[in-house]
Formats: sequence, C-alpha cells, structure tokens
Amino acid sequence: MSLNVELKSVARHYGPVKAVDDVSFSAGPGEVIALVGHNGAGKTTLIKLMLGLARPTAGSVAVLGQDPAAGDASVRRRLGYLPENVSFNPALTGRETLRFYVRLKGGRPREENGLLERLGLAHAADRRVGTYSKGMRQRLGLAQAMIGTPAVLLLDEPTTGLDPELRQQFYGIVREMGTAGATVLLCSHALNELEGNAGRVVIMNEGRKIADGSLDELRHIAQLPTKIRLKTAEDGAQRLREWIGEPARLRQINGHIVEFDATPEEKTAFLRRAADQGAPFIDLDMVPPGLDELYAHFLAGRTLR
Ligand SMILES: Nc1ncnc2c1ncn2[C@@H]1O[C@H](COP(=O)(O)OP(=O)(O)OP(=O)(O)O)[C@@H](O)[C@H]1O
Repeated sequence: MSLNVELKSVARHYGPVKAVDDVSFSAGPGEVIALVGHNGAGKTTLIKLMLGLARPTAGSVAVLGQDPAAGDASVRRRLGYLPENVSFNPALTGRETLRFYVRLKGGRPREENGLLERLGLAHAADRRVGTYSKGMRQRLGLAQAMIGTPAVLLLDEPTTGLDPELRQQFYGIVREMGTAGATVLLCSHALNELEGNAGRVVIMNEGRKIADGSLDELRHIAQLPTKIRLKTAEDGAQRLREWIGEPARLRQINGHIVEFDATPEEKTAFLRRAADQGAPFIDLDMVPPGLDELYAHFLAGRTLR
C-alpha cells in the first residue's frame, strides 16, 4: 500500500521541551485516524510537522512522498488543514471567504458553491462571517480544509462548538472523505465521539507515541475487562447470583440486573457455560472497554513499544 504520510523517528524539540520525541508513524489512503493525548502531548506539533510548518529536529517527515517543509506547492495543494482556532475576516461573507481560499489554493472555479452546499451553509453564504455562530464558523473552516479534495486532511479539534447533530453530520463527511481515499487525521479530546468514527487510534504522551492501532487491536493489547450485564425475570436475581458464583465480583444494578467484569478468557468461558447449562437470565449486554478506558490504561505507563 502506498503511504500518504510517513514519519520516521521524528523529534521536534523547543529548547529543553521535547514536543515530539522519536515518533514513527505512517498512514495510507482511506485511513481515518484519531490522534489523542493530554494537553501538551505533542499532537499539534505533529500536525505542524506534517504541514511543513515545523521542521524536525531529528528524523524525517514525508507527506505524499515529499518533504512538506521543502515548499512544493503541488503537495501543499493536496493537504487540507483545519486549525484548532479558526479565525476569518468577519467583514467578508462566507462565499467571499471560501472563494479567497479556493483561489489561494488553486481550487476549481466556483468550487466554493459546492462546498457551502455540502457543509449546510448555502443559506448563509452571502452573510458576513461576523454574523455566523461558532458552529457555522467551524463548518466554514472545514469547507476551507476540503478545498481541492485533499489527499491528506489534518483536523485539529474539529468538532469544538458543534452541536450533537452537526457533529454527526461532520463525521459523515469525514467518513465520505475516507471512503473516497483521503487520509484523515483527527486530533481531539472528545474520546467518546472518536469511537466508531476513527478506524485507528494513536495515543501520544509527553511527545511520544504510546499506542497505535484499531480499537480492537488496542483492546487486545490492553486486555482490559469487558462488562457483562445480565437481566433476570423479576424474581430471578438470587438464582442468577448463585449460578454465577463469586458474589464479591457481582454488582447489583437493580432488582433484576447484575453486572460483573470479565477478562477476554473469562468472557468466552462464561458464554460457553451459559450456552451449555441454560443460564437463568433473559437478556445479556456486553460492553467492551471504551476508548476512554483504553486511553487511561495506556497513559498509566504500559507502552506499546
Ligand atoms: N513554538 C513553540 N515553542 C516552545 N514550545 C512549544 C512550541 N510549540 C509547542 N511547544 C511545546 O511543546 C509541547 C507540545 O505542544 P503541542 O501544542 O504540540 O501539544 P498538544 O498535544 O497539541 O496540546 P493541546 O491538546 O493543548 O493542543 C508543549 O509543552 C508546548 O508548550
């Protein structure tokens, strides 16, 4: 598979601060990747390195096969970037703003109109940006990043200021971009919404990459327990408790719902036993560890490599 982004042992130091330290990372077409980490973990610096706005102190960065800091305009045109804090000239309309960026980036003539439509801003296209809500400005920022259908899209905290419905629309657009072959890197603190919207997660801590993989891969590495929640008939809780055994592990949620944590092996053994013996429950939910739990696990010091 060809790679759209390839970082090899990259470091970026600012005096004594190791903003990025020995990070290797590659991404191919169609990958939607969540880049997560505490404040100051090095996420924005990584994005700046990929944009060519910062040069590595050590190691190499290649985006679309080129050094992004070398100033090759053809590579820059194929990169889309939504900064953390978008700011536009409030006196220009949405359409004028986008038209300006389309020209700057060498986009298609009148490309702004399709983008305004796609981002749900057509109705406000001729209003001044100064009158836009935060969510509208954010969508205008995304439209700007999508000019020229970029092969690599770098989005820093893209859903800040968007309400839940707009967030869903936003992730719909991100999925479409990924399906069309773009590499999308989403930098965010909103772990719960990244789950299900990013196929791969990269966790940064103090400039270093401490985990990298799909949620399933990270779950496999972390070996965190799955929550098993069982529902019984109104009068069946006691019988279920006795059947499961190990009362100390059980959490009684209410009169007929019991929950416990199971390692991957215990989960399989439990399901086998339930199928063989006809367990006394009427419904079962299994909740695997979420990204927030995996994040906490990897930050606790168990590094991937
Ligand atoms: N131009 C700079 N000069 C000095 N230090 C810098 C510079 N840019 C970043 N840093 C430092 O490098 C570290 C990583 O910063 P970076 O902005 O990459 O983190 P981040 O993960 O994006 O954080 P946040 O989630 O708060 O945006 C921080 O300690 C920051 O203060």
